[in-house]
Amino acid sequence: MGLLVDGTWQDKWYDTESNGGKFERPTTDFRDWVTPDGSPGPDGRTAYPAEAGRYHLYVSLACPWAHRALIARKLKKLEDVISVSVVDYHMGENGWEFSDRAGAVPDTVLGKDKLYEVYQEADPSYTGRVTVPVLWDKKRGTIVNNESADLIRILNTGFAPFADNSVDLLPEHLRAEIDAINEEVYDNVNNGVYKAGFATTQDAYEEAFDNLFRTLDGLEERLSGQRYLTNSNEPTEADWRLFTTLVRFDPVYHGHFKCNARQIADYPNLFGYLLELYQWPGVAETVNFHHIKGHYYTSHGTINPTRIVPKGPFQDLTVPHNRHRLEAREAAA
Ligand SMILES: N[C@@H](CCC(=O)N[C@@H](CS)C(=O)NCC(=O)O)C(=O)O
Repeated sequence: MGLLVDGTWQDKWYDTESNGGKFERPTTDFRDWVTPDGSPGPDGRTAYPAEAGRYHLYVSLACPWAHRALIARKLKKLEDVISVSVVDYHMGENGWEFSDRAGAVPDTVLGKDKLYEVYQEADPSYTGRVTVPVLWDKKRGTIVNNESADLIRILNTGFAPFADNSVDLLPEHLRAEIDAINEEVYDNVNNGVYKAGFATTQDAYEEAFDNLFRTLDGLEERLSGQRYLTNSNEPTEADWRLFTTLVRFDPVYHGHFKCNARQIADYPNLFGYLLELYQWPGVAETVNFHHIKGHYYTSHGTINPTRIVPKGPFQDLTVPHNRHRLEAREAAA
């Protein structure tokens, strides 16, 4: 794993030393938008028009951030509109690479072997990490956006002429609530597990661990009284953003990232909620445990030098979730 510096690949792990052993996720660089007619995006961001076949998504099935974008594409029924490449699950000295391993899909757009070559194509002097997900514009030959939080929103409304608009992942009247939940869940859960796992001092690890389980305990409490995270009849982006971490938790974060106060399976409400979201039409097809476990356990040599992938846990996410008993608050009102 590494990064591009002035367009040249360098094999480097994250720097935690300059920051008291704490892992800090770098910010992303490509932040343009797609709108139905190319009119500017939120906050006046430059946008390009939605077109079928014009845009391509580069993802990893292992990555919780890329998974968000894949779920949004699935729920908005944009699979025939936006094509996809899936990188190999192993992230080694060349970063993400394409392969013909089961579940991987080669780079059908540019024919590259490595994801960093896609970034070089977008900007030959790019400096920064080479991350998934990436939304590529085939027409202009560059990256539109590589920030998953943006991509969920781009997919929710940007492709409206082609999308299933009966699904709204960000209902306007819930936006403030969703933004507040996202912030807490991002800091303490989505990124929290990485802060625990990539910490290089005991204090940094314990701080992340405590914030993570305090937040999970709070979410368990919230989900004991309502079906989803917000006052909605259906899951919103806040739920899908939590889901991609929850589904990786017991197989990976509990052991590999030392997030082991409890498993999600120990939380009756969070686990039922995880089951329901996993069983949501189309979603299980976006979950690949072989890529998920294979990635984390073989790619982080500093954490798991033997690269042995644990066999367990043996979870069945298809059992009844029993969440029907909780009326969505909106429906009950
Ligand atoms: N802010 C980005 C973060 C994406 C991200 O960090 N992806 C990871 C995979 S889980 C990655 O590609 N890491 C490669 C690296 O940091 O070198 C987003 O949410 O889209």
